[in-house]
Amino acid sequence: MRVVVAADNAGVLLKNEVRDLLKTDERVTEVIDLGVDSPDDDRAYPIFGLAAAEKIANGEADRGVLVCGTGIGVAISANKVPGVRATVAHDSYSAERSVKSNNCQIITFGARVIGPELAKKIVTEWLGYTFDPGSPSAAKVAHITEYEQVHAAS
Ligand SMILES: O=C(CO)[C@H](O)COP(=O)(O)O
Repeated sequence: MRVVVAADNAGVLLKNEVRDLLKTDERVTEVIDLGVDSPDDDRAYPIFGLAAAEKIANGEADRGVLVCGTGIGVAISANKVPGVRATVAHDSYSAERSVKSNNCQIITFGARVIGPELAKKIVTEWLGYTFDPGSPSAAKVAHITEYEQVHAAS
């Protein structure tokens, strides 16, 4: 599994902790770090939410972990990229359902909301979940995809 990570300056320290964890996980074949690299880099969160989502959409990554202050801004940004589903999930159950119910490729965290140990525990669990395309949830997710396709910008 190839995992893209990114954060703004509010999320960089948590992003780096998650990135280092991912590098030790045998299920992860590649970690793509889009930055920021330092809290001094004040580029805004949409740059990173969109860039990471593009990696998923174009097939360069399978999953993403994004961090900002709340996790909300990077999630909103990532969800603007067609085909990408991203959500904040600060608890185990939401993280599980984000994959099993919603087929989300991206999980986001707020570094001002969640501590590193809980975030890393959730990421470790989240890597183990897969979406079942034969499940009753599949038609619900397909409804979203159909909307995107009908309303795609030409
Ligand atoms: O949390 C953020 C966006 O959701 C970001 O890290 C900070 O954004 P701001 O509150 O607009 O500065």
